[in-house]
Amino acid sequence: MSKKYAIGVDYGTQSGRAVLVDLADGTEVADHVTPYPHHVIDEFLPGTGKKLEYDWALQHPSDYIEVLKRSVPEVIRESGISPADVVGLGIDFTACTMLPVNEQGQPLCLTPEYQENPHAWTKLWKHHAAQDEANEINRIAAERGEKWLARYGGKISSEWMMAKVWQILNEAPEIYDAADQFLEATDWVISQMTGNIVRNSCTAGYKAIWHKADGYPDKEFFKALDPRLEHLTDTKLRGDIVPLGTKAGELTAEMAEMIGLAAGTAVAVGNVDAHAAVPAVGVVTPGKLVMAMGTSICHMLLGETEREVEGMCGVVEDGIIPGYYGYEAGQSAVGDIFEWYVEEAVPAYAKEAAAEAGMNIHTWLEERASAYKPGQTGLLALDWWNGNRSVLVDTNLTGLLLGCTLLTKPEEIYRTLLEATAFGTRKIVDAFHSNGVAVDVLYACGGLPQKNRLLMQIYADVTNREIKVAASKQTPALGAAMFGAVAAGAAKGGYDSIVEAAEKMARVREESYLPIPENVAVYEQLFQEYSRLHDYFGRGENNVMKHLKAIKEEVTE
Ligand SMILES: Nc1ncnc2c1ncn2[C@@H]1O[C@H](COP(=O)(O)OP(=O)(O)O)[C@@H](O)[C@H]1O
Ligand SMILES: O=C(CO)[C@@H](O)[C@@H](O)COP(=O)(O)O
Repeated sequence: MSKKYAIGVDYGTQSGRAVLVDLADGTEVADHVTPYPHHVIDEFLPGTGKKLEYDWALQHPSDYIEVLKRSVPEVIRESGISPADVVGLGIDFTACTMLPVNEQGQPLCLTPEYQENPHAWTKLWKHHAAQDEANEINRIAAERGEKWLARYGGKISSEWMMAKVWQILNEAPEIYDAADQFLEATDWVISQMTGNIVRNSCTAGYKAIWHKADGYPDKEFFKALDPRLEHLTDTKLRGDIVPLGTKAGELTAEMAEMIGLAAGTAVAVGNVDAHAAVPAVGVVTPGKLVMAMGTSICHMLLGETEREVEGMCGVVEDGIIPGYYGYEAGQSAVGDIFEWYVEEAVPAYAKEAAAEAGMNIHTWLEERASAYKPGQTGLLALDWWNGNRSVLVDTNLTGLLLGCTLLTKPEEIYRTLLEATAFGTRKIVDAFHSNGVAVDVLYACGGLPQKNRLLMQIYADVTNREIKVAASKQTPALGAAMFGAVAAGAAKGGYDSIVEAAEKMARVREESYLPIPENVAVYEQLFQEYSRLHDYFGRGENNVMKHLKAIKEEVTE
């Protein structure tokens, strides 16, 4: 039998990437990235020039198809293999990235009637303009004693499905009415590949308050939110919800022709980027926290039992690996904070020096920041440039930098921002560990571990734990390909379970980051200071961040 392959497509915030993987051992034979032609839409609506409101973040659904059209043929060409030897396809996506579609499954934003309405577009995971709705969901759920609230750390995020759907209903009831269904973008792309709308249990569980045994919250809850939402889950969120690795269908002839693969190729149900990464680093048992480190961080962990953990994004049975409770937590901005700093605040002299040295500005700052010992900058920051996802679950919190003097250097600020994000992760590790969901070792994947060694050492020191790093540069895409192989099944050259696929295909690098005891001791002190600031500004004692935001909104109107 000839060698068999699977393709995984990872849909990130700014681009999509396809990876062609050898099913025998997980070797990544070829990969190709397609930046989204319309980028993240957060200022003006395409084709209209209409200004978007504050905290909006949209995407163009045609960009997702563009990724398939450009990147899949490219990995086939680069590898030189026969398309017939690709037995399975899987995708992973940012989430909750959602869109309204009509009866034909067409995004409303692509119809002439609705294209000028911002609410018809795909709302990206980091669309934060549904915070009012999220606050109401949380208030009403707490008042009613909804038992599912504990599964989401006590709070539902404005990033998730119900808050986004309700925002559409509140601000554009005509779009709500016109929507036949609201879909996660991951499920929509799969529907374009197979002709079938199939909802996956991962996004339903983590992002849409669905439970394997209990289903969605009951109608009374939705009615209490807004009588118009009473039948939401039977109507616009209708449909079977199936486990990860399930075959959603087969590639249609039309899509196969468009992307250069064989019609009939098995396609797995949609998945989430961070969740797909877990088996791809070989994690199929508890105690190992996987961090998908990029623009944001998602923290993924398996447990034997269902526990309540403050501020976690969710716990879903079989949500990551069958047979375990999958826990998720996260930080809404990490790489994005470093990007903000280098783009908006680094002085020109630093950029010129980096350019003269032929270095990327991040690398230049990292090199200089590495010369400092922990604590030597005298600075401390709160990493809330894009709100706080865990453990406070509050998108209205903002960033803070403390301790600047006239001598503060850009590399010191850069180091402080790296440290602040590590303290944010430490909060999450502590929340799990102290609530009975063990965290013994960390696994890192995503763009950041490849880019910044100082960052990784700081994370090891701040959490006082070993960090293993994924061997793959495209871990979620590798995971998506593994789920594609499971959708194909062993009889077709794939695998019958994700655990088997992980045994054969997953890898981490030999070298890991180990905590350095003297750094651990200093960071322990700094973390205590961080925790004091965290609670002071984040738990209501001083709401200055929210007051500033409110004043800003008032004067901007
Ligand atoms: N050397 C670096 N050190 C730290 N952060 C970096 C470096 N280079 C780029 N970044 C940040 O990495 C992020 C992109 O991460 P990546 O994993 O590639 O993307 P995504 O999250 O979209 O999958 C950007 O926010 C960027 O600012
Ligand atoms: O929220 C999730 C997963 O639950 C992510 O999709 C979201 O943070 C975006 O991740 P990236 O920063 O694009 O890696």
